Amino acid sequence: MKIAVYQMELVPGSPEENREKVSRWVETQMQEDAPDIIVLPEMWTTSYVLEQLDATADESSEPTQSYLSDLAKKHQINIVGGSIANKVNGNIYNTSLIFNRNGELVYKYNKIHLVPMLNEPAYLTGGEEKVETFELDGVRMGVIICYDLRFPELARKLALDGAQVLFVVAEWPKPRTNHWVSLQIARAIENQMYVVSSNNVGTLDGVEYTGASLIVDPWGEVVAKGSENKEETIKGSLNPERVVEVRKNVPVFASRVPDLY
Ligand SMILES: NC(=O)CCC(=O)C(=O)O
Repeated sequence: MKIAVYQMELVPGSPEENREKVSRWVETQMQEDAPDIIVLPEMWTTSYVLEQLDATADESSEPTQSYLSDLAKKHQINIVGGSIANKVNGNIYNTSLIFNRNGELVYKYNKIHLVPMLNEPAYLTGGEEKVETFELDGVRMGVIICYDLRFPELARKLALDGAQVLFVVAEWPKPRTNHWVSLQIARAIENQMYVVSSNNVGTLDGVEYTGASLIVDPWGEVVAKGSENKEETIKGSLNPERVVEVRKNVPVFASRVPDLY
């Protein structure tokens, strides 16, 4: 299962330009070594231009939902569609959309933990639904959004529900790069799952975003890592049998005693 992660430099506040960038990037990927799954970063249509979100957010996920669905169908690829600002009944959510190769929306997730350091709670509404897994090409997976990474309960719940791969879509600032990298490796080791992340690069309102998008295997080894300052594509492949092997060799899930904690 081949993965291509877009470590994207966003055009702040310009969904149309960002959708065009993604279309061009996907065309390039398909001409090279066509991936099975592509991954986009958090809030990739708008970035964190929060005071403009009322005007730039999608309405009930449109038009980005249709755009990504058409893109998946056209290229017959699975899409982990990062996340978008998404207005529903007057509230703006930070919403991730996942599509299979037929362009079907297989999962939609509203970011639960809003990040105080980027002032998200002043502009966005936190998700109220439980995280769930989804399936792409017969493999069970989960997605969380950026600050969610700091709450290990989410990844653990998804692993217990059968996820073998965890996607983390993000706009993670540079001053906390060591947290970004270490927490992903920790989630991979403790849950014995692949962790695949897409983080943006560039600077907005004095905040520099760190890139360093990762593919970490279930043993905690970094299989691929993006640079910390430029737009690029991170590639790797996932082998679900590796998850089974690691879980067999170190049987953490069988050793749990959840009644005691
Ligand atoms: N976009 C985010 O959720 C950023 C999270 C962050 O900066 C942190 O957890 O640190």
